[in-house]
Amino acid sequence: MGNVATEHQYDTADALAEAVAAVLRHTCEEAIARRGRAMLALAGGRTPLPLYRRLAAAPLPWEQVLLLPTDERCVPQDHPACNQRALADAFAAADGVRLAGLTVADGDPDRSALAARDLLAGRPEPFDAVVLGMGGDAHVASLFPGAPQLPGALDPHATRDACRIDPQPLPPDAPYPRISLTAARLLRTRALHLVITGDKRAVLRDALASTATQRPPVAAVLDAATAPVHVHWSP
Ligand SMILES: O=C1O[C@H](COP(=O)(O)O)[C@@H](O)[C@H](O)[C@H]1O
Repeated sequence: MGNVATEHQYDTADALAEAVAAVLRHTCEEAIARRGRAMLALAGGRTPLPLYRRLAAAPLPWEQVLLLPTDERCVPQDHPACNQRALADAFAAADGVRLAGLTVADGDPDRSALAARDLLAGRPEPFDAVVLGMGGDAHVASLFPGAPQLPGALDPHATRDACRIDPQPLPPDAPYPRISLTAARLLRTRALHLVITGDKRAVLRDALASTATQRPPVAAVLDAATAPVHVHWSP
């Protein structure tokens, strides 16, 4: 890692959710006190949803908080697999929160990639925090190992903030092209939190120990981080 990650271990997934929600609440409070707004990039998938629901219950001035998904499945925005839709559900209690999406309404991949770049071009400041999940194949955001666009998307000097990713093969549980923030954009943050449970700790350890020329995506991203990195794990 570019800097040393702090590892946090919790006895239960509930304890993890409570602790990470408290950290993100504090992050938002500090950012709002400092410059009147906060911006978080949040992983999709299932693992972080309980922590999002807890964070949404915090008494924050939510209209000053902007949330973006770290990545999106190229599906219509009302589709059950849509990360933006899951975020909207999880943050339903956060009255007034601003939620930006990475895709166009029908999920078309190429038009979504352009729309995501436009969106991010208008928000060049660092994120106050990025929350990453991780797949069993060591992907983070939608930076999938083996995707043809992966080398460009992992380049820490890339000028693109978001790109289309075509996982190969498509993951059976969400078999769609993706829009992902690039590693360069994910790393423009004041803090990076990787939230994992169960067997994924072993996946992370294997990825970090990999000697392959092409580092597994989670390792490539953590390697290049200059902001504080926190790894949160529970059984
Ligand atoms: O497809 C995705 O998968 C990962 C992991 O999801 P989980 O359900 O195993 O927690 C997620 O971090 C990523 O944002 C998402 O789009």
